[in-house]
Amino acid sequence: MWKFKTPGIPDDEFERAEKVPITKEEVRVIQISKARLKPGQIVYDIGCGSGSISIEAALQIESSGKVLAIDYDETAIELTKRNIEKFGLTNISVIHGNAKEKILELEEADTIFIGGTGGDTKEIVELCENKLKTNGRIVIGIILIETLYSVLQVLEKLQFESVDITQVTISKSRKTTTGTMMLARNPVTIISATRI
Ligand SMILES: C[S@@+](CC[C@H](N)C(=O)[O-])C[C@H]1O[C@@H](n2cnc3c(N)ncnc32)[C@H](O)[C@@H]1O
Repeated sequence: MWKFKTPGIPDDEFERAEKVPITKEEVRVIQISKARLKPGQIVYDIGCGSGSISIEAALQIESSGKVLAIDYDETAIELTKRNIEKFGLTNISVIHGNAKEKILELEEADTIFIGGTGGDTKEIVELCENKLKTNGRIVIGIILIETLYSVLQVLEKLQFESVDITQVTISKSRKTTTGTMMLARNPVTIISATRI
């Protein structure tokens, strides 16, 4: 059982798999902060990957809330399940399948995280607009510039306000034989907005 409620679980606390990318600790902290989670909320984690966002969100919404973690990749689903068990959480349901179809079956959400769309960005963001409660929050983590462009285009046409775009490039230290150098990771853009 993880003993802290504050976000920012170190990456190496999670079970990992080579072909399943994880949202790194510092980026995850920003995403959780942008979501403004409260106890009792219903949260989707679309493209849950390793489940790291689901786990951080589950800790914030406490046992009265529920995370619905969706991924179409079987390895990601197994990994998310292993992490849920490792962190001893009971408020996450794991859903295997394409978010395009699975979202339709879900109850309304207070908050939606999108970590992957597999190229169906427009369709998935539109479905999320339909499922988000008024004043609900959407938080999208973006690596590809094509995805960034699609999200901006689609958000403009939908019922969202207070669109915030934040781009971060995290550098982490590495010891060398002569000192400590900083190594930059790829930039990540985080788009968040509120459903009108
Ligand atoms: C960058 S990873 C997400 C990382 C995750 N936030 C974490 O911390 O581990 C993106 C994930 O989205 C999933 N994905 C992409 N498109 C999807 C879709 N249409 N439906 C369900 N899962 C999808 C991929 O299989 C992948 O596991």
